[in-house]
Amino acid sequence: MALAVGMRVLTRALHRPWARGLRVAPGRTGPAAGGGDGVRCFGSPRVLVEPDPAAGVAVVKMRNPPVNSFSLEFLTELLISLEKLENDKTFRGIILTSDHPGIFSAGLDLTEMCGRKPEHYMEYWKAVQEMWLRFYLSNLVVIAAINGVSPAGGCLLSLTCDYRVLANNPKYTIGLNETRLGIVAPFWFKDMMVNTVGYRTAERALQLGLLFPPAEALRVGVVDQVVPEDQVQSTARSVMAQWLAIPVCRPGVQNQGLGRAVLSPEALGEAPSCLIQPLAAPDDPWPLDASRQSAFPPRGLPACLCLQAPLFLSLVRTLVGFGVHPKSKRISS
Ligand SMILES: CC/C=C\C/C=C\C/C=C\C=C\CC(=O)SCCNC(=O)CCNC(=O)[C@H](O)C(C)(C)COP(=O)(O)OP(=O)(O)OC[C@H]1O[C@@H](n2cnc3c(N)ncnc32)[C@H](O)[C@@H]1OP(=O)(O)O
Repeated sequence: MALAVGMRVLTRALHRPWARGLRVAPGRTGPAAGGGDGVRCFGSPRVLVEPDPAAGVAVVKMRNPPVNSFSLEFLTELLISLEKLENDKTFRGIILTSDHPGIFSAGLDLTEMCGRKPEHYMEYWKAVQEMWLRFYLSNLVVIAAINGVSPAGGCLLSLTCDYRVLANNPKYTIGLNETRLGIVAPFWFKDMMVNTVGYRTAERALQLGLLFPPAEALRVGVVDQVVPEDQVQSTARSVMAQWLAIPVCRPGVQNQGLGRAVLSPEALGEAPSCLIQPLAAPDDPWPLDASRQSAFPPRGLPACLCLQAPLFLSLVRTLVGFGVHPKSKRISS
């Protein structure tokens, strides 16, 4: 299904550039997550924050209908909310969830990735990287309450969290399915998966673009807990309490070196400029070898990405995942 939808979105984006406008969700106020009096929700059109100051926790709800895809506007708002919470010493943890049960997030907004100018790709890609880095390196404890399907970038976002609770609904699959769309997951997506489920499981999952239903997701370890749908939020809160009982939980982990396991210069900002390098530049330190050339165009590569072959190929060269040539010694990060 993800494949069909991906193709449909990409094709439509090419033919309906005018349809890329902002989707503004209505604002909303309400009681605090903890039910306390006088504490109001805040946030932005696409991100609702329900603070529970007494517990030191805020529930951050993604609400970018219809599928919480990562549009540039949504990423910007999400990052602003995170920053606000990080700068407010009241909060030590956030629970990341969807305001629209059924869909945690459909991942990157496919309409942001085709039919645009190179500058837009750079801006967009930078925002995606920043989202990943900021969540991964946050000094807040982040628990994902995954209350819906979570492919690709949606899965990546949950992998940045300290703990993942998934609702037990067979429709709520999770995984890095990029290869099914004919695109290759960037190496840092891949590394997050390797760190979470181990090399062999990640290798197979990325090559086949597997989306795991809850029982499988738990078995391979891509999520930490599967609970009945109506207990996802309460479980996330219990887990959070456990984490917050430790005085230095998240900074402590980073001090032990675990929190920076997949960081590299590319991840820290070099990638956007690499994205628009011409293909096979004379000084290319890493020319396409025969095996990699033969991988293009991958079967099922969306037409709009084919049209942008130079960009796409240099992207693939830069953002290496398992999909191109899994056994190559060059694949490292
Ligand atoms: C700058 C960088 C340039 C190039 C980068 C190139 C390579 C980078 C490498 C890889 C990175 C990949 C990370 C990703 O995250 S790619 C995105 C992958 N996402 C998916 O595969 C999910 C696709 N969607 C679905 O499977 C389903 O929509 C669903 C299961 C999430 C929900 O199903 P529903 O039946 O409830 O809803 P639908 O009717 O399918 O969809 C409703 C609506 O939403 C549109 N839509 C769905 N997904 C996306 C999306 N990811 N981006 C934008 N829009 C999306 C869908 O078309 C429908 O629109 P309409 O209502 O018909 O208008």
